[in-house]
Amino acid sequence: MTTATTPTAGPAGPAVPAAGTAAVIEASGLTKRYHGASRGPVTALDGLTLAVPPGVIGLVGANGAGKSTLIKILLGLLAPTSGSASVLGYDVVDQAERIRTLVGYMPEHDCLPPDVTATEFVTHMGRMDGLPPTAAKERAAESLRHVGLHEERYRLIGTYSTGMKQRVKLAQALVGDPRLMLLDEPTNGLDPAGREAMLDLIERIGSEFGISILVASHLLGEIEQICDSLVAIDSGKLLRAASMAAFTKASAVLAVEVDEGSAQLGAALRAAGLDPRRDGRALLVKLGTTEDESDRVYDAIRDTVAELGLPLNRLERRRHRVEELFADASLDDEFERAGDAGDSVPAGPRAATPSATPPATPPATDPGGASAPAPAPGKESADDH
Ligand SMILES: Nc1ncnc2c1ncn2[C@@H]1O[C@H](COP(=O)(O)OP(=O)(O)OP(=O)(O)O)[C@@H](O)[C@H]1O
Repeated sequence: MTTATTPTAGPAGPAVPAAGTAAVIEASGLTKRYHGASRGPVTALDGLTLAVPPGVIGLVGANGAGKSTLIKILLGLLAPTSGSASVLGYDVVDQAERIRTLVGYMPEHDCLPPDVTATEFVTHMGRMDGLPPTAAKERAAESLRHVGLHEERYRLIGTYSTGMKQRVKLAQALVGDPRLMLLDEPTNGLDPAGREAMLDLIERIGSEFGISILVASHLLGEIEQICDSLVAIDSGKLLRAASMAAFTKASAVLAVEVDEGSAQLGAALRAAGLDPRRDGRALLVKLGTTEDESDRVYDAIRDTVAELGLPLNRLERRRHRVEELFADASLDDEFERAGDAGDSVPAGPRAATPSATPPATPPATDPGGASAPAPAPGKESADDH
């Protein structure tokens, strides 16, 4: 995977790539309003300001959040209502043709001719990208090999499975040797194995060819596995843009877990002046606001566990989770809501506290929408902010 540099961003503020890194995509106050006959005006993008660093970038948001609209504007296929945007330094309105020679696009919806072979189609798309005939043929063969369709390349596309069709769409986006690829819901219609394979392929293209790739998806749990950074939008507004490391950075809450004696530990920590909360098998303890205070919290926990002779299983800082982005609570709020450690109430799912502000529309965490995505492991780096 290419190493992303961090866009610096506040919770809803503009994202700015780290010093010395050119953004591959920039937008300033980008707004798009559709004037549909039946629904009246729809604001699909609402003042989007961001700068996207190179690497594999997830564009995540629920259905209707504005992802496809943004991609079409970036390709110059749609004109913004107001604001501006550039791709690889080229303006999306004035230099759209130049952009399209540098960018590979995989559309969301099926758009493949059924009665030609994959080789014919991808070669044709190479010609459309300006390649001479022989080069287009060679590049088509290479692209189809990269996406795993080498053996099947002379079959009519109409006889392909959904997974194979998605791969043809990816191959035609790759054929022109792009500097950036825009992939709109590339795992649409695929079964779990097909989705995994497609994500592996995208990750490999990013790392082996050093191509930046923007992957739009409503499945947060899916694309966070392969992305260096994420741009999250909701109802056309930027929720946050940041590196994965920044999304999953350590919180100011410690999780303490002992194999037995958890209630005893909770009482002792309280007696030591801390305010432990229960969260499943763990006790959550807030760190201090200064390093000294935090050191004292660590020391108090260590000493208490030692004095009680309890088997310590885990003592670590909780990490933020990417899906918190779409929730109405931060990890700190979660701490406030966690059960008192002295409660006799068994730990388990907690009742949600009503919130003054409604949460953003969350994208599904997985295709079934059931499981929460795990934090991206080992992603913290100097670009955290
Ligand atoms: N041509 C159009 N005319 C009117 N409204 C549109 C048009 N295209 C999109 N919209 C509306 O704009 C909003 C954003 O749509 P968009 O397709 O960009 O979202 P999306 O995040 O890509 O969602 P999905 O993943 O479902 O495609 C939606 O409310 C959609 O209904």
